[in-house]
Amino acid sequence: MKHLLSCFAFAIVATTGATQNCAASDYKAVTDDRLKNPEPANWLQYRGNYAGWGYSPLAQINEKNVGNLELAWAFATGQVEGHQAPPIVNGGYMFITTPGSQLIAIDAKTGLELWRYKKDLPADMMQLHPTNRGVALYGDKVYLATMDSHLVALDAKSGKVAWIQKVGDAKALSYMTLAPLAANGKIMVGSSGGETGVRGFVAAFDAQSGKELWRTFTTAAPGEKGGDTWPGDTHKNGGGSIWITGTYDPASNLAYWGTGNPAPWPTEGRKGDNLYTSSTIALDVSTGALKAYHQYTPNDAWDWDEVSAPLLIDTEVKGKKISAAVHAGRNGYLWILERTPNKLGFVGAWPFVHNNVFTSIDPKTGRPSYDYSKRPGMGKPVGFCPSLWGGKDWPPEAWNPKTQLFYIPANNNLCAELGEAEDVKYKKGELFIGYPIESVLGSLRYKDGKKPGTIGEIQAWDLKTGKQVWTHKYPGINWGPLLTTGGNLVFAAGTTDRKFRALNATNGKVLWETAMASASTGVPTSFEVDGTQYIAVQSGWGVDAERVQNALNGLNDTAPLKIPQGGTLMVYRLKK
Ligand SMILES: O=C(O)c1cc(C(=O)O)c2c(n1)C(=O)C(=O)c1cc(C(=O)O)[nH]c1-2
Ligand SMILES: [Ca+2]
Repeated sequence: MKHLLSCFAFAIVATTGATQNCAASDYKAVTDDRLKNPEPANWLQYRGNYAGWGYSPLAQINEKNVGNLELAWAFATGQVEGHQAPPIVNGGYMFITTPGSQLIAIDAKTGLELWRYKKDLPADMMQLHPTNRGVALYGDKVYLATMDSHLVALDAKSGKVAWIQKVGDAKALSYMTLAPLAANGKIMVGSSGGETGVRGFVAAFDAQSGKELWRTFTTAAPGEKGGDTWPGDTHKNGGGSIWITGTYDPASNLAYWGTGNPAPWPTEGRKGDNLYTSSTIALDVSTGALKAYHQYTPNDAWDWDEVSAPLLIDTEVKGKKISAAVHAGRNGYLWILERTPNKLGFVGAWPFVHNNVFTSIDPKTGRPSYDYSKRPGMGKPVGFCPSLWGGKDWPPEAWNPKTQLFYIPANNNLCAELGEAEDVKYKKGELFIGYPIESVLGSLRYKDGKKPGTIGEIQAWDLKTGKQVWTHKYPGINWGPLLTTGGNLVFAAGTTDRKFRALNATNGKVLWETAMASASTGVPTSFEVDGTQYIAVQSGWGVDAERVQNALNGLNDTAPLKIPQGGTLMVYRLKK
């Protein structure tokens, strides 16, 4: 009935000039096969494929004609704050999410709204990171992880709720911002809460019924492997949250997830490595069993969440062919690990921004040694680089199998100074950071104390040699997730001038740029409908990109930048 109604609505629109009628009426079920071998025309999951590449093979838009891109249509979401979700496309159906846990289904060709779901949220809920990073598609359903820690399954065609499952305790400020991961009949999610003392986990739910199948915590309890890296009960509120979608290797049935910072930030009360925080973990999707891990920053004191899941890439590194897990760390190093069924073996690490905390990296294990004078905590104010927000925060990297280059959205020349830590005690529903929030937000510093010529960068790396091939630099910050395509292009927003750009993927030259409705930290995607390739991205400035820019405004003696607020989905195609 709902479907008939929406066709009827389209028919009325058609008489007023819009061409779309019921083109979006067939919904093709999203099978495991389709997720494993995604058709180039669709963008079925967070990064386009299970390996996390952020790569579209489509090449109708390419380095020769990208200068002819124009807006096909735009769509105002009616929401403010950070619009980070990728437009996910299956046939004529597009799905976006917005801050405030709204899910909107849109006709991918015309931009007409098909249906909208709004999760009822507790009115008094503190949303520390007001964003949502998108949906998972599986079967005939679409899945949303909400700010109040519920997983919602809806019929993709009608928007009718199939089931809602409680995942975490919203009263304890467990909140979800990630796009779920769908594989093998399961929908997997994790919760944010590294700054509110939530014990991190990945949980899997039956895609059909919503029944919880397993839950694996990211902080090890006494008696478990790694349990001796936490004193007493500290693992119980130890953070290690999961707030970015994992990657998945169907051959081994392992999902790779990045874990967040340990809580609270000062290390004095949690001596030890604090496994498995600030790590990549490999979980068996059937059982949730932890099969392998690599910890990037043991006993992290810097809020260097390593939540971006590693990209799964078969490549040659240092003359040897390996199945690699590649991760550009918040700690400012590019990490290459070798994936085997029971191990994530260290292969190499290279700094991609200035880091003055690590004094060396063990060539066998990859374990960093620290300059402890750069470790904040009890006692005196401490400065360190990169800043709390790292060399790269959450905006995802990309891999292009044609150029064989690995792309990183980075911020260089930014450092931080944290004052003396507080002796914080865990209290349910309160911040559990260890520093007053004002001192966190005011911690940003320029490297060497003066405004640098450039901060944001897009870097292209050759994994075979561990060398940077090109770098495109911006005067201000870069908070732009990357899309790379078969047309030899890299697409990225992320700068405060509201620009969305296309760069030549081989040499980094900017080939096209346009100003959007707001500045954007959206994840761009590409898809094709009726023979036309589109590039889609949400604009809508907010969350930590905005906070970092506000902190820079405080350091600069120039007038603060004014960035218009409000979410708008922007969709581009070549001029006809
Ligand atoms: O520890 C956590 O649970 C957690 C969650 C989130 C989030 O869910 O977005 C962020 C962070 N930490 C964080 O440290 C951070 O820098 C950050 C930036 C953003 C953003 O959306 O721009 N979210 C988050
Ligand atoms: Ca964090």
